[in-house]
Order: sequence, then C-alpha cells, then structure tokens
Amino acid sequence: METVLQVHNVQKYYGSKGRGMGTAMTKALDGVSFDVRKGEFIAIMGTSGSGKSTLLNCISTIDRPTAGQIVVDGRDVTSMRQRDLSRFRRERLGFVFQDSNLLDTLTGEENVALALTINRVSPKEIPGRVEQVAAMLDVADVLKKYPYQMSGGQRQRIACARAIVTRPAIVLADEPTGALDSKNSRLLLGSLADLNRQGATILMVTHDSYAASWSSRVLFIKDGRIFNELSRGDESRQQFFQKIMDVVSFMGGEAADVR
Ligand SMILES: Nc1ncnc2c1ncn2[C@@H]1O[C@H](COP(=O)(O)OP(=O)(O)OP(=O)(O)O)[C@@H](O)[C@H]1O
Repeated sequence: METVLQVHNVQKYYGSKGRGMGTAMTKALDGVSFDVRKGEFIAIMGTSGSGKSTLLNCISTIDRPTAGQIVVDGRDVTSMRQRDLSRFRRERLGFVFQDSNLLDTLTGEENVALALTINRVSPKEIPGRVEQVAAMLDVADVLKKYPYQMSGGQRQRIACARAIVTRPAIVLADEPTGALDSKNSRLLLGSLADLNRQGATILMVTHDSYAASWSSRVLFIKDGRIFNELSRGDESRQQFFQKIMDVVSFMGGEAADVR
C-alpha cells in the first residue's frame, strides 16, 4: 500500500538551548517516527502538553520541526519553500478544526465551492463535486443555509465536505468533535469513518478515547514520544474503545483528559 505520510525522527524544541544554565527549552517532540498508508484512519492521542498540536502543526506545514523529516504525498515538506508550501497545503491537504471555521457570509454550498475555486477547478465541474460530497456527508439539505442557520453538527459536516472536496492526499483533523455534544460527535465520527471507507486517508488528533475508537489505528504520544500503538484489526469498535481506555489509564491520563 502506498505511503501518504512519513514522519522520520522529528524533533521540535521551543526556546533556545543557549550556553548558560537555566535556559528555558521545551522538547515538545523528541524523536517521533511513524508512517501512514493510503486509506488509513489514524488517531493520535495524548494528554495535554504531550505534543499533539506541535506534531499536527509540523505535519500540516504550519510549523517546521527542529530536526527530522516529514514526507507528505511524496514531497519533503520540511525542506519546501514557504511559497510552495501554501500551494501544497491548499491542493494536497484537507483541514478540519475544532471550530468549523466556515466563512459566515457564505452559504454552506459557497463555502465548499470556494475550496475548489481557489484550486482553479473548472466552474463547470464545481456544482457536481459539491453535490457529491454533500450527499456523502448528509448535508445536501443545508447547502443553501448560512453557517449561523446550521446546527454545530451540520457546520462540522460542511467543514468536512470542504476538506474532502479537493480530494486531498490526507485530511488532518484537530479535535474535530471537541465542540460537539455526544450525538453530533457520533454523527461526525460516523461521517469521517464513511469518508475513510470510501478511500480518504485521515489523521485525527484527539484526547478523547471514544473519538479515537472510530479510527483504524491509534498512536499514543507522551512527553513528545510515541509511547504505544494499537490497531483495531477485526475488533468491534466497543472492544477497541476498551483497549484504548486501558492504554490511556496505563499512561496515567487524568480523568479530565479521558472525558
Ligand atoms: N510556542 C511555544 N513555545 C514554547 N513552548 C511551547 C510552544 N508551543 C507548545 N509548547 C510546549 O510544548 C509542549 C507540547 O505542547 P502541545 O501544544 O504540542 O501539546 P498538546 O498535546 O497539543 O496539548 P493540548 O492537548 O493541551 O493542546 C508543551 O510542554 C507546551 O508547553
């Protein structure tokens, strides 16, 4: 299977090493390596401060690692020029954030279509592509609405439609259910799992074991290192959830981090 993402011995330090004593330096990532194959749905879990956001920022090319290499869709993003990076992000990466980040003055349909317009997709092709992803995410009936007229769950599913419509090499989701109630979380995770079954490669950062149980593989990060890994295999989601909970409690996650 084709590898979509390779993370090789990535280190990220904040602050300067300096010469003297007492210099404040945080090793946010301390030698992280893993691969993601095409069609995988990966969850990255860890307690607060473990390095999840730092790792996601490095993969999404918003930040650069101090050392190590990250290859996305065959391109070494750690050595790419800034100008090429913004184009690469737009064309090859899909983003879903905790807050949907939709543009308030555009309808759902216009928000999704804009991602295609920016990538210079032919205007003739746009309506069909928008309709197709809207059907996949069960939001066809809210396409004409503005974000303030949608429920939180609908906004997040429109945000997923926008992330996937450009056919990115990988969708990067940062706590996508963080602002949703349990029913809408379940719907959104179901949508992500559906997109994954239809071929999308997804990497989701979460500190929620329930959200992680919808993935096919979970990487646990602690103090900037990969501490453990679980694959779902043939297990039911409930069995997988139990295993994830066991690792989380073994890692010493506080109750607040498990939610
Ligand atoms: N800009 C920064 N400058 C200095 N230290 C930072 C910076 N950003 C993050 N850190 C430190 O790096 C470590 C990892 O932080 P990171 O935000 O990646 O954790 P996280 O797992 O995403 O946490 P959370 O779940 O709370 O968002 C922490 O110790 C944090 O204090």
